[in-house]
Amino acid sequence: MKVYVLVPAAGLGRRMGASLNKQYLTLADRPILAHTLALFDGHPRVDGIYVISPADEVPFCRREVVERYGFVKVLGLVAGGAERQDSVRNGLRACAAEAEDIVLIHDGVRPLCPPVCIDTAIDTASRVGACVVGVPVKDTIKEVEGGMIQGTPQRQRLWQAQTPQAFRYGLIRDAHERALAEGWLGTDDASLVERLGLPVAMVTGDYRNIKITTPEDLLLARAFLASSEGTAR
Ligand SMILES: Nc1ccn([C@@H]2O[C@H](COP(=O)(O)OP(=O)(O)OP(=O)(O)O)[C@@H](O)[C@H]2O)c(=O)n1
Ligand SMILES: C[C@](O)(CO)[C@H](O)COP(=O)(O)O
Repeated sequence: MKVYVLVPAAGLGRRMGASLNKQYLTLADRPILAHTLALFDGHPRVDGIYVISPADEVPFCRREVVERYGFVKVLGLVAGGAERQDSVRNGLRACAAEAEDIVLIHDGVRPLCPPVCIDTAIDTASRVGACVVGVPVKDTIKEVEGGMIQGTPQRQRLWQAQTPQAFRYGLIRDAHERALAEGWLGTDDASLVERLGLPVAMVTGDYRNIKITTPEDLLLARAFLASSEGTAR
């Protein structure tokens, strides 16, 4: 069984509001995306990585990130699509995996994932077929419509989904193709498997494994990295 990683990094980072796509913003001494790729390039159980980049940024990403930082496990750069789901599907179509191999999908802008979460995701997906790394929510969550609270879901049942999300390749490839055929758009990959009624495990991740989405996330990531708790490299 081989392990492949798809790294979607084809978003435009609108919520970050920077002039440069956020995956190329500097965190400590290198682009965010270089930190993320290092997590997998240096992981002994990973066989190959595909980086998914905006079509017109593929040469820049290859030169400024993959070649510049010497990543040796990157098997290909793939052009992304309009939505994250389109980008991941393009990556799945390009991936050389066999049906029983494990594919991890990890956001290019989550540079602080501890290696133990990668191991847990691989082991759990090998057993169950599909798994999500996540953390229990800390705040009380409200459902709101038109400025008015509609309900308060039981917090004990609520988890924040992070990445990596790990799957048997055949399972996630088929789930993505079915979602496309049926016009279904999800905000993560696991939801495409859940909608088919198939089991997906949740495994405990790490509160430092943040997705860099808005400017304050960059401040947090810098603080985590600067502290001895930073786990990026
Ligand atoms: N069409 C897209 C959209 C997103 N992503 C990637 O999916 C990850 C999570 O997406 P998000 O944080 O929402 O990034 P953006 O879409 O870039 O942000 P925004 O929604 O603020 O524009 C990021 O690594 C992003 O590059 C992608 O590969 N293709
Ligand atoms: C996949 C994900 O990172 C899990 O939290 C998230 O759903 C991506 O969402 P976004 O809409 O691309 O920010």
